[in-house]
Amino acid sequence: MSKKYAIGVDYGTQSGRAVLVDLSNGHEVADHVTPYPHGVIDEKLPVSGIPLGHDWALQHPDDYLEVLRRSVPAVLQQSGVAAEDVIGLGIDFTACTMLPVDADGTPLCFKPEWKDNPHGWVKLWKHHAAQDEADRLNAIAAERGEKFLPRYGGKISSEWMIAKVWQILNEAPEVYDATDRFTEATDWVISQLTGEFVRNSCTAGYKSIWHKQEGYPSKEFFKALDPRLENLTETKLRGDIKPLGTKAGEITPEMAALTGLKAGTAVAVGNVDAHAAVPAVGVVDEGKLVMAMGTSICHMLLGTEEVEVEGMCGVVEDGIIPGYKGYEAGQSAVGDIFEWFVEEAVPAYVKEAAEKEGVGVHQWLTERASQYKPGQSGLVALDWWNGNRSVLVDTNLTGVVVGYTLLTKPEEMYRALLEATAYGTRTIIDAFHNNGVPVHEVYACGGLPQRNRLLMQIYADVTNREIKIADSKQTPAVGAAMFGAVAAGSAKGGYDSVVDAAKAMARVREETFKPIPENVAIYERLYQEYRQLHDYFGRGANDVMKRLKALKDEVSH
Ligand SMILES: Nc1ncnc2c1ncn2[C@@H]1O[C@H](COP(=O)(O)OP(=O)(O)O)[C@@H](O)[C@H]1O
Ligand SMILES: O=C(CO)[C@@H](O)[C@@H](O)COP(=O)(O)O
Repeated sequence: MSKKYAIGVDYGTQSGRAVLVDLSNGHEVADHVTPYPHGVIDEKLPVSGIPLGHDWALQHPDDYLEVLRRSVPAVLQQSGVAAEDVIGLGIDFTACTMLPVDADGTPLCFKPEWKDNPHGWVKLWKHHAAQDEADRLNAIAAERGEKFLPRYGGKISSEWMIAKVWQILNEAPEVYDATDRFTEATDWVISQLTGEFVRNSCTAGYKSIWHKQEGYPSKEFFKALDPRLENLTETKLRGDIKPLGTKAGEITPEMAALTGLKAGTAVAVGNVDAHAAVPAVGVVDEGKLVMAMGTSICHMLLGTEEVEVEGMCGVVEDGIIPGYKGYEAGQSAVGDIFEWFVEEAVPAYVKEAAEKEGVGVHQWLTERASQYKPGQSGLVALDWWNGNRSVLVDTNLTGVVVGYTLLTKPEEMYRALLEATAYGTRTIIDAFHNNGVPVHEVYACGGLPQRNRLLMQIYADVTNREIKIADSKQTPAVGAAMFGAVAAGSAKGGYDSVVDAAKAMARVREETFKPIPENVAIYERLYQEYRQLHDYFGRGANDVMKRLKALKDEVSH
């Protein structure tokens, strides 16, 4: 049999990328990135210019097809690999990134009658305007003693499916009525590739409150939210839910013409970016936490028991690797905070100096921040620029920096932000480790470990754990390709399980980041300061952030 390959397509927040992977060793033969032409839509709708409210974040579904149109042919061409040797395709996506579609699977925003209604568009994972719905959902679920709540760390996030659907119903009932199904974007793209609509167990489990044994929450629960939602799960959330590692279908002739792949190529069920990354770093059993570090961080961990951990995003059976309970937690902004600083808060002299030296502003700041010892800036920050996903599950929390003086330098502020995100990760690791889901090893993948060594050293020091780094720039895409190979199966030159695929294809670098004892000692003290601020601002002692946000909304309308 000739050498076989699979393609993984990773749909990130700002771009999508295809990677063509050699199935014998996981080697990335070719990759290609397509920036989304419409990016993140958070101020106004394209064309009509209709303004969006605070905390909105939308996307354009055609941007996802554009990635298939551009990046898949590009990797075939770059690699010179024949389409018949590409036996499988898998995708991974941000989540919960959801959209309303009609009975033909057409996104409502593609239709003239809905294109000017913001609720007809894709709601990106970081659309945070459904917090009121999430708060009400959590209060009602707690009051009713719903069994599902502990599986989601005690709170359902406003980033997830039910809060977003309910927001649509409340603010645009006409869009709700016109929707045949609400779908995760990952499932929608798979339906476009295969002509068949299937949901995947990963997003259903983590984002739509679905359980392998118990299914969705009861009709009574949905009725208690809103009588109009009573039949939601059997109507607009209907559809077969297939486990990860199964085949969704095959590339249609139309998609073959669009992508250059062979019609009939196996396509895996949809997956989530962070979850797909786990087997790609070789993690297929317990005790090993994987951080997918980019715009945000997702923390992924496997266990054998269903244990309650405060503020985790969820525990889902087979949600990451078949046979294990998959745990997820996360931070809603990490790289996004650094980007905010670079874009919005650095003085002109920094930008000029970086330009003069021919380096990026991140690199300029990082080089200078590296010259400081832990504690030397006198700063400590809370990493809540985009709310707090874990462990507080509250998108209404905002950022804080303590310790500014007239002498504070931009590089010190930048370092304080890097450190703040590490403290956020430490809080999550402690929550798992101290509550029966041990964390013995830490792995990192995603854009940040490739770009910022200081950041990774700070994470090793703050968590007091050695960190192994993925030997791939596109780890989720490699994981998605592994699932594509499993969808094809060993008879076609792929694999029969993702564990087999990981054995042959997963790679981490030899070099690791090890904690430096003197840094660990200082960071332990700083972390205690962080925790005091965290609990003070985050657990109700002082709700100033929420009052300011409410005032901002009041005076803005
Ligand atoms: N040198 C750097 N140090 C720290 N963060 C960086 C650096 N360069 C880029 N970033 C951040 O990386 C993030 C993008 O990460 P990436 O993994 O590529 O994207 P995504 O999470 O969308 O897949 C951006 O938020 C950007 O601010
Ligand atoms: O929330 C999840 C996965 O559950 C992510 O898709 C979301 O944080 C976005 O990830 P990125 O930071 O764009 O890699």
